[in-house]
Amino acid sequence: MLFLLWLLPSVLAAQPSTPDPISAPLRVLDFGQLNFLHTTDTHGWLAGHLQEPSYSADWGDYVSFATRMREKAEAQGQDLLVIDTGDRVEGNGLYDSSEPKGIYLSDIFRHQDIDLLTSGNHELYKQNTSEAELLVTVPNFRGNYLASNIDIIHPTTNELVPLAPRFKKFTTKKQGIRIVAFGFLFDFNGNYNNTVVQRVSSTIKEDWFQEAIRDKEVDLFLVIGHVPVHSPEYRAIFKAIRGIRWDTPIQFFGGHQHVRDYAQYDSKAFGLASGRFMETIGFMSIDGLASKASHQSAVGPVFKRRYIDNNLLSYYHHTGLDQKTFPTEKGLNVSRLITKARSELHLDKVHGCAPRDLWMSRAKYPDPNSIYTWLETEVLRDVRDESRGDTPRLAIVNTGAMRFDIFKGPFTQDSTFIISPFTSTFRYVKDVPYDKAQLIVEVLNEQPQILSTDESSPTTLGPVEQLAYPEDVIAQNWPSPDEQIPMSGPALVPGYTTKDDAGTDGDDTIHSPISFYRVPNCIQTLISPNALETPKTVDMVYLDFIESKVIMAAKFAGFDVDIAKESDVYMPNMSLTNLILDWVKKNWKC
Ligand SMILES: O=c1ccn([C@@H]2O[C@H](COP(=O)(O)O)[C@@H](O)[C@H]2O)c(=O)[nH]1
Ligand SMILES: [Zn+2]
Ligand SMILES: [Zn+2]
Repeated sequence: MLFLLWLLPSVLAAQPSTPDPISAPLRVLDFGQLNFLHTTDTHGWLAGHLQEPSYSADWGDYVSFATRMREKAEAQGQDLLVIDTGDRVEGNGLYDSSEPKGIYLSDIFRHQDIDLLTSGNHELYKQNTSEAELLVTVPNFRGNYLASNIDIIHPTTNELVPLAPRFKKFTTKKQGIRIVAFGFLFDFNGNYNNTVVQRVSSTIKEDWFQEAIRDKEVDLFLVIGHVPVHSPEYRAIFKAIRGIRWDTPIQFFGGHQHVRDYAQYDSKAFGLASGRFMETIGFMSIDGLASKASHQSAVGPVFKRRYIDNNLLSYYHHTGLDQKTFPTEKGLNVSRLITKARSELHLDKVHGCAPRDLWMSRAKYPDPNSIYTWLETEVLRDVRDESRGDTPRLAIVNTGAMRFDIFKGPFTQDSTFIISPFTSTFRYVKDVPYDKAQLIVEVLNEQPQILSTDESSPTTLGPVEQLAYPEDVIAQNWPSPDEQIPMSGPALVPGYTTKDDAGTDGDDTIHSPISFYRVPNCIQTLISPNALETPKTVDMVYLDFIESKVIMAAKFAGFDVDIAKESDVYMPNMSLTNLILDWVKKNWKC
């Protein structure tokens, strides 16, 4: 059933730069015995999207939403569980702009009543981030944080300990559904050396896991993880559980690819991935589970999924409430906390004004509207190290270092971290024959544009970085314009039009489709005093985050220099984030 809501400008006018919203037809949520709300890859976007009305609800609104949804489920004698599958950090001023990073964010995040959560790869890139998980987030969510395959060196005892419990068994409040839950991270190997990520394939051979899946008093296995739902890791977990429990329903929640996705493993096993950056709240319901309350055994359970656009009008619609009845006191307080934090962090401070929108994948590359073309032709021209003077240099940047589009208008302190939050700095190798440097870039760009081996396989070259939209997901989730759902009435708002294993009716809001284009793994800029001549040799400059990939690509390209030994710091302490910020301050006057 569809409902047509007229988005009232007043509802979304809370954010200063929010454009006037237009109409949005909405699908309903079908509740079941057991219901879930799911976030993943929020990357610090707890203030929501200030420039996009479709995703403008903040964490406080989500706190109210979860409360109201729980009330609604429980009033119907049903249960609701709230899940988060990691990558909560890095990617927004609310996290990256504080010193130390994250002090405001963790204090906001903890107010959501989360039943199960786990770690992403971003929680593990740096020692202090994973230690904050161990010392702050795990205790904040006592007993609900799961880490089936992550260990950490405890900063005080120096002992290697599980980051959190490996699994958990519990019974739901209303229906008495007995659940065994796990919390996994994909086969990640880019973590700092204070943590150990055990490969999923070996974790599932461990005694504790084998015992847990042999428990006969289980109505549902719940696997949450920072793992793509279509991935070898989840396939392996599914096979391991199914091998022992041929009939028990299994619900997976995943993430990491920043896409809306839904996987069907068999008729009783499904997986939901709920996008990125607080754009999407995933909803799942399961009906027909064995349960104490209904004294029933499982009867062909029915699984249903929805991707909720994160805005107040979706929230009102799904709870049947309105501007007055929807907010909870706690939710409003969390929104106030966010406003206060943003103000203390000066996130609205304007550094310059973008003359046009610059897109990561909504524009072709190369193109004047592509953020990568802008980087190549303008920003990277400022790559210069004093000590190397005007020595010709080839600057190589992984496209994954860019995280979000730039919208025409004010470029703020928040935008600085939204578009590229990483502290990774530049390194270089001198006297690289120009043709070899070109070959190295070619090799880097020839790597398969998939994610499964990203940062996960030390033995193969693997892709330089993940694409924002990996190829298999593009094929699966991006309907062509002719798959658009025909609607009469007002024009649809452009947005997600997801195609997944259950079809094309997953999005709560019916949007018109947006075109996305592929980008290479790496972009490059040659900076040379003599623009007309190709230099014989260059300083090959790259972000240290991709050094291991550059080393392997150099071997493939037949460049016979020990890069690990010969490379050195270029532009000391200069991150891509700061390079961009300096460029914006100089070039984008308001
Ligand atoms: O220092 C860094 C860290 C990460 N990246 C890029 O991010 C992705 C991983 O991000 P997810 O949110 O986990 O998908 C990684 O593949 C790199 O592309 C980076 O560039 N620099
Ligand atoms: Zn992520
Ligand atoms: Zn991730």
